[in-house]
Amino acid sequence: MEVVCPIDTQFAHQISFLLEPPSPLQVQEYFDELITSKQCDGIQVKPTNNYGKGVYADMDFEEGGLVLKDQMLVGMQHSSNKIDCLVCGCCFCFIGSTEIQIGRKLFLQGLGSPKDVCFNEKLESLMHEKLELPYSKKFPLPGVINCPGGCKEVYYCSKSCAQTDWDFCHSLLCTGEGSSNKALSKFIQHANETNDIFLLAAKAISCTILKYRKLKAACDNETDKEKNHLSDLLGDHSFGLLLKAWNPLLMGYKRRWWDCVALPDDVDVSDEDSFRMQIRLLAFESLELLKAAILDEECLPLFSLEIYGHLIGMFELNNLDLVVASPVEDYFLYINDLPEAEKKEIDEITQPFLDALGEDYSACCQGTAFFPLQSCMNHSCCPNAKAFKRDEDRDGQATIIACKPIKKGEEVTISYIDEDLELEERQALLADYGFICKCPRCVNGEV
Ligand SMILES: C[S@@+](CC[C@H](N)C(=O)[O-])C[C@H]1O[C@@H](n2cnc3c(N)ncnc32)[C@H](O)[C@@H]1O
Repeated sequence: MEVVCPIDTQFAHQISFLLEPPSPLQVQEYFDELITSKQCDGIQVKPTNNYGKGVYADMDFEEGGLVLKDQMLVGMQHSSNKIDCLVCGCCFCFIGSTEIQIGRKLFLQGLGSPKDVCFNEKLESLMHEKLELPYSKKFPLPGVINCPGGCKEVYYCSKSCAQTDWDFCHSLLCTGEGSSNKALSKFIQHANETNDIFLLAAKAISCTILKYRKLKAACDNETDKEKNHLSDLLGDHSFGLLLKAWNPLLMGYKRRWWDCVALPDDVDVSDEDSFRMQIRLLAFESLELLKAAILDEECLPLFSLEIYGHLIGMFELNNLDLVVASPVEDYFLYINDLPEAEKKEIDEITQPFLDALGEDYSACCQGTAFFPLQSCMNHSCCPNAKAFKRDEDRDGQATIIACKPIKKGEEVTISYIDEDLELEERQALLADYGFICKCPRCVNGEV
């Protein structure tokens, strides 16, 4: 079936601006400002000789040194992980208490299955913090703050995280009482049933719309003289503001999702065209649902299939897994390390919960996020840095650590794959990322 999105043709000119790779000057201005504002002093982003932009060391790093803590631009917890972990919808730290984490997970997992009534009652008591587990106070978590819009989909660790997320994107995506938005629920359901990356694309579009509205409101307060100056500069005043709001996303390396997504192992090469067409159709279906939910007439180019496809492709090619370790694991490890006599006594209370959780007791928060600086890091099969969470890294930020000494001026590289694999396997995996690796190890044909 042919997919036709009228916005693609109607706004072709504006869309080409939104998708044009940024000039070296734009790159430099954006990243210099970002690096200064986030105090990531040790690095620079600049053009490489071979493949677009890259990250360079602006100081010497020792092996094990922290190269970068990068705050995500947009991120999400996977829908399938929401039963396992209750985390802040803004910074992704665990919230509530050990009791809430354990009780909620077991309760939600057990929904619908007839279980021991007495055990179910205990779970409810845990969830509502009426039952306190021994030593749980040693693992304090921030309290649970409700979404200001009253939806029961997202919770936060603080009022400030709730407000930040509300202002950033959630005010458009909230399904709470105030929003009579059945269409939004349909969009979310479709994403949960097909591919939850659509939820991240919706966040990216929402944050651009909200930023555009803020810029516009600020402009409306400016004098006519200042406004005319801006309009002259940008030709179309409103589109100039939309471009400005889009700027952080403009910086990400992009290709269309259905062109760059790897062909799954179970799809024959002869069926590749039809597979890519199906992916395009799926994106179109999702976009139509999103349009029905949050369309903004002043930001129509954002609702084109071209933009939607490129955004998802950008996530596909750049995103890092969002992983936050579970405090429940720490709790049970602590109980396990208690002196034998005490452990025996405590185990009587905690062991039934541990048994019910099974091997999955330490499930961490899992999601995906786009990090503006980390996403500029190129791949090498002999990398000098790696994404690595230290004990203190308990939120959704990306942590990049030097895995060998890095000298000032050297490019900082990470491996997108398991670099211990042999040449052929590495090349096959990197082909899924849409490029042929030109790192020194591959160029020299080293296994
Ligand atoms: C996450 S982005 C890295 C930043 C990118 N160079 C840019 O300009 O934004 C990944 C893309 O960079 C390019 N790339 C990264 N590492 C490479 C390598 N070792 N060899 C060839 N191309 C590479 C590929 O086009 C890849 O899809």
